[in-house]
Amino acid sequence: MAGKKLYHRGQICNLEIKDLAFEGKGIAKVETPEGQYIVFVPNTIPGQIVECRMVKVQRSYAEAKLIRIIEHSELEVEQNFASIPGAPYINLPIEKQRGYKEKTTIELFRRIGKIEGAEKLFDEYIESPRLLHYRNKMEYSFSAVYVEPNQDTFLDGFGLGFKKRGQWLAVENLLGDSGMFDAQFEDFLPKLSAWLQERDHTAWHPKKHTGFCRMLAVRKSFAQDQLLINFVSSSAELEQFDLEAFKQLFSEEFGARLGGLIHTINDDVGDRPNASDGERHLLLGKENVEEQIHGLRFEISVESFFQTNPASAELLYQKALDYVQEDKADSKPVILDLFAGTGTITQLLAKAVPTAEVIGVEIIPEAVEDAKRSAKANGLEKLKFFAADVGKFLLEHPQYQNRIHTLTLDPPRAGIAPKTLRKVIRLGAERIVYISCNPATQARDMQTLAEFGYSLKKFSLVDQFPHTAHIESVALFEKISH
Ligand SMILES: C[S@@+](CC[C@H](N)C(=O)[O-])C[C@H]1O[C@@H](n2cnc3c(N)ncnc32)[C@H](O)[C@@H]1O
Repeated sequence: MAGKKLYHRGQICNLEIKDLAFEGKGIAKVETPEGQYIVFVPNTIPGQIVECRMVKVQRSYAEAKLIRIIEHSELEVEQNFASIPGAPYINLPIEKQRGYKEKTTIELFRRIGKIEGAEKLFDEYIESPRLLHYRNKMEYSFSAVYVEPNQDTFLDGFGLGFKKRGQWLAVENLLGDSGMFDAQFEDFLPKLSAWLQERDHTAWHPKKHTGFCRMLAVRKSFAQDQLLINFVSSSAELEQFDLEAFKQLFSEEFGARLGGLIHTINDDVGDRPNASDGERHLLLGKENVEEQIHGLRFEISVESFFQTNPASAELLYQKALDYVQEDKADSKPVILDLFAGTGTITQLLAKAVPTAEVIGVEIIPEAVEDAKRSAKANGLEKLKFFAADVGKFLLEHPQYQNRIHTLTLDPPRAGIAPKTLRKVIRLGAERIVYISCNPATQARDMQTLAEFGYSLKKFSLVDQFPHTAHIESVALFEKISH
């Protein structure tokens, strides 16, 4: 579009969503004398009419933030769950979600990854075994500024729920099960909120930095059907905080389901306190719960990294292992698992290919400690873990060059730093199994891999996060030039 811009930054407008691009970016098409002008509005569904605010305005397209849905789409089927920003597609039938995720990811691999015939390399789409209540972790905020569900008026008082979409100040009160986490826990939130208010406790005010109740971080173990709860407060009202009654409230509500109750006192004035920082008191039970994946046991704390949807993670890992094992994975002595987290894939590899030397590399020392502990508990003591940056590790360990048949990569959403990817390529592995929770960065890395002789053989998509725009991809690359 030439000439004057159609919108300006900050402008609020109503638009109809016509299509969906990768990562759930709804597309509105505005007819102009110069042709169609595109506005991307994340977290929307084709057929919806939405109110949104322009955040980036270019000559040929704009990006806007959803404020509210004015009219629902015919594609939506209303659910009885409390609506939360973290589940924008819960009303869209799962086959439709699948259709969009599949189509937009394949298109992304073609466009950004420069993979011709990407649809022919598509192996399979793996559904999440649980479509509802699949998450094993949730963090709720308290705030002295809140809105009631589906309302826009900011109120002063006591709010408990999730930050309202696009907001850092106000939370939207969560009055029950969102369909994403533990139903009993979310149904209990209004009771907890009332209990705290009856005792004159205040919620944290993000601007004034006053108040007592700050956040609730909760971890669920599906294997044990237990909850581990960390209540984070400031030190402001400790004198009137009735610990015994607080413990009783949780014990009575959850009984044997209460794996542990922690109280963390954190006076850090930052907007989002880290639930693991501060003075920590274990009030009931234990600091960890146990989760199981393919029969291996993992001890996890509220904060440690662990796949959010364990049932689906089992299928994701199985697919990665299938790709690793389908071609003489033990023909060379070493298997590397880079970006190993708490060592789940590393341990599964060690179990599946017992003849290989299996090494996991992860930058967070605490995660490596967790990995070592669970490997020991699982009887996989031959495994080696290094707490290091992948790039530095590869520089300091040239001895692995050309001794690797297959390596697995599972980087964070930002993908692999270009320099690090080159070091990985220099290792000369014959096959790379690249797992990604962000196919956009994986597509970018596909170009580099191709440039250095790795060709994409096939990929699968795993729906780890139903009702969100996210999709996980597992891709197998083989070295074609030696
Ligand atoms: C997606 S998680 C991998 C999780 C693991 N494979 C699992 O399934 O449990 C990515 C991991 O990469 C780690 N990481 C990020 N940058 C890194 C780097 N430069 N070197 C090593 N590890 C890094 C993060 O700490 C995180 O644990």
